[in-house]
Amino acid sequence: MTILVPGGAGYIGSHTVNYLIKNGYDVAVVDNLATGYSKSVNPKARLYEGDIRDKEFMSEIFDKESIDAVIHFAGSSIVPESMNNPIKYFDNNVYGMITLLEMMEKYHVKNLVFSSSAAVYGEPKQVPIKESDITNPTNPYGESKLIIERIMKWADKAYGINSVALRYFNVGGASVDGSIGENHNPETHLIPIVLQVAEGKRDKLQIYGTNYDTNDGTNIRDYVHVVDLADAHVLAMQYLLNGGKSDVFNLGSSHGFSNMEILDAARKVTNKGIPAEFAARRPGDPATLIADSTKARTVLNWQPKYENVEKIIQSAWNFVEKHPNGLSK
Ligand SMILES: O=c1ccn([C@@H]2O[C@H](COP(=O)(O)OP(=O)(O)O[C@H]3O[C@H](CO)[C@H](O)[C@H](O)[C@H]3O)[C@@H](O)[C@H]2O)c(=O)[nH]1
Repeated sequence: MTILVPGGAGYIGSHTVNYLIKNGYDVAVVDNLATGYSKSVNPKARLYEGDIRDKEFMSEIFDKESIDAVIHFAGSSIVPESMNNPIKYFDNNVYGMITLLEMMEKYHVKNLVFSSSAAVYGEPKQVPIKESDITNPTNPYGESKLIIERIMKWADKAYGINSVALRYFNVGGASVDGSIGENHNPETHLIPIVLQVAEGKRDKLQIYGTNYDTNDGTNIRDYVHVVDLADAHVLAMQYLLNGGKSDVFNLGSSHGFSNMEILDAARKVTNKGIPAEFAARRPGDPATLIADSTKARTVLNWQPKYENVEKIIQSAWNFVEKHPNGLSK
């Protein structure tokens, strides 16, 4: 079976491509390499370099490949950037999905797994958050993901494209062998930034917001290991290929860690001081996000292996120590 993976050169996409290949699937990757790395793409996959919004380019791929399912990661995913440049998010994320669905409809490809986000919920009324809870994004990134989910619903009704949206919470960690991992430029995510301070690449961590309504005043997030996420994508795709109906699933550990707790855990894992200072809140950040992932565990039979946040940080630290100059393009 051939699986098309837009965004397969990115952080989560490249881990999923490895997982697909390990499970015997044939993989074609599409990536414009804006944030991805060609060297992160498993050599057994075919890489098409280009943008999913380019219809001519996408038609060529759909003509050439006989695609059974699509696992779609391509898009922009930085909350603060989306606050400053919302149009970029609606163009890249929403228009990107529209083009992809047009291709899928034209070439009769009926199965789609999509990278959604906990950001669709906004500020939750209670935690842990269930898939049926209210969605009310507090930033354009989350809004773009929610719009896409709604488009997918109508694409199912009109064209019979079955889809699963996976709403991930905070992703961390790296491949077990440390060959691929999280490497954004500029980096904005908490765990890699904390580790850059540990490496001496940054002077200190700034902790955004200390007066949230949480145990220590800092934001609480639910961390999931990237290898467990890769596994969930393959399970979701198999669910669709086996006749499963369109649905939405949360992916998280159901445990929350405050930003201070992440800092403490990173100090323990790296055995470094990691200087930190308190800073103003970052616009668009909900106070607490914790997943109820019961549905993914029961319907998809998802069984995460790395639920311990120290293991996630340790895995990210192994990657960082193996790649002191980051990944090369
Ligand atoms: O230098 C930093 C960087 C981050 N943070 C804080 O660390 C927490 C986590 O921030 P990240 O940027 O690492 O992650 P987000 O929670 O913003 O975003 C993640 O979760 C979202 C769901 O809300 C989306 O899924 C998104 O793709 C994913 O990266 C936030 O409280 C943030 O304010 C800091 O204090 N200092």
